[in-house]
Amino acid sequence: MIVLVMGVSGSGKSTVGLRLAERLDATFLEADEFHPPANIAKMAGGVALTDEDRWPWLDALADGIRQAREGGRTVVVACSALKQVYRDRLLAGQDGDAHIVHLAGEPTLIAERMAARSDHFMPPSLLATQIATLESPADAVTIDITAPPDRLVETILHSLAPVR
Ligand SMILES: Nc1ncnc2c1ncn2[C@@H]1O[C@H](COP(=O)(O)OP(=O)(O)OP(=O)(O)O)[C@@H](O)[C@H]1O
Ligand SMILES: O=C(O)[C@H](O)[C@@H](O)[C@H](O)[C@H](O)CO
Repeated sequence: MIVLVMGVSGSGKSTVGLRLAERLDATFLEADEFHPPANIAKMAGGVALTDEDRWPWLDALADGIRQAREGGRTVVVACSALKQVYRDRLLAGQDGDAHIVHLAGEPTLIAERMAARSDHFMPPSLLATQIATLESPADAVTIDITAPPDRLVETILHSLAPVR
């Protein structure tokens, strides 16, 4: 199984994705760790990434997904994956047991959470372009991020369970 935990910056992908991976005994892939240094520097400087910046990053992450899957692992990926073409690129060849979980919430709540974060390169000023770029997925479980992380993980686990 592969679970793509997506959403704008500050929506909780890293926090929720890591806990979900622990519960599923899955390999956890954090998309931020796949960025080339130039992308991190650009975002830290308050400039949004372009598609050209994102393709090599997404391709490196897709390779990481394939490697983990070839090893037979369940994989949880935390990645903004804002556009449908990005999600298609990440999940290419992963037909079958693939799930998309969209962490969604009010911009004011997300902005507050980003502002309270002191150890992260992504400035809150980039939230607006993240929201503008987001194409909400039609094929996802959408989770309201108001509740605490552990509650969100429970909701996600229920959504992944087979109904029979
Ligand atoms: N459900 C939640 N309730 C309260 N606080 C949360 C919740 N989820 C995440 N947070 C907090 O909000 C902040 C943003 O979460 P996190 O860093 O996981 O988001 P992210 O989507 O991975 O962000 P980015 O894409 O910028 O890396 C963190 O400080 C985190 O501790
Ligand atoms: O696609 C993008 O605009 C970026 O890559 C961001 O989404 C970051 O990776 C991350 O989410 C911020 O920490």
